[in-house]
Amino acid sequence: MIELQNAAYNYGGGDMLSEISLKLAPGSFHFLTGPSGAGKSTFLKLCYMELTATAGQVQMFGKDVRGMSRDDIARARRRIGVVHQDCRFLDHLSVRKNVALPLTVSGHDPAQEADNLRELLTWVGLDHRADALPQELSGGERQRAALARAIIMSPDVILADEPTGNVDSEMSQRLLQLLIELNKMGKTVVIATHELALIRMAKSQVNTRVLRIADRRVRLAGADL
Ligand SMILES: Nc1ncnc2c1ncn2[C@@H]1O[C@H](COP(=O)(O)OP(=O)(O)OP(=O)(O)O)[C@@H](O)[C@H]1O
Repeated sequence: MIELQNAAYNYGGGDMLSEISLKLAPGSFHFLTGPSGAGKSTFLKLCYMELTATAGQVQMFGKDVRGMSRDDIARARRRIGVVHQDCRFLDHLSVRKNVALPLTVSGHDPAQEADNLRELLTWVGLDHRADALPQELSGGERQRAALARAIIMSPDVILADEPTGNVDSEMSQRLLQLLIELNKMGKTVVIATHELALIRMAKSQVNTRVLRIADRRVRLAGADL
């Protein structure tokens, strides 16, 4: 799915990440952990091609990112759903319209997808909030709306950057359950998080691998988590 070979990234002041070699296999479930500022978001940005590695190789779905045309990149991005750390919405649009935005942007008629949209909002527990405006949502509702928007195009890979950052532990568990369900449907999932409790909870339900970023490297964490 996504493969990095000796990849590095630097923002201009020396390598932020270096010598990263790993594969995110189809259907795998990874956590990405490490101290604040270690480079978790940077790593995810390499995985969804917002950033291009400054050294080494990144392959997406079997193709080297550097050799990809704009169309190839757009196609590959459609296969990746991203839940951003600061999940932003268009404030003047309802939750339903915000969640449907990727459909609208890619030329689909959201009216034709009304049933899917309703089903998705029900699945994340927001059917009763579909007409609300984003600023009327609680933190946990915002995160679930962001997750719904990330998966509306039915991506193969879901990258979630601190999806439980601003919510209580009950809501964290609920979000985690949604991500586990997606993984059970065959989606590849990567979650950046500081919450070890979340990782432990997932480990009891799915086969997870924990990646830890420290000293610019991404390594597989030990089994002691
Ligand atoms: N656009 C940028 N230009 C320069 N430096 C940046 C840029 N974006 C991030 N950085 C720096 O790169 C480092 C890694 O940032 P990143 O956001 O990837 O870390 P993180 O592990 O996700 O942190 P957190 O857990 O706090 O979200 C930080 O020191 C950050 O200040």
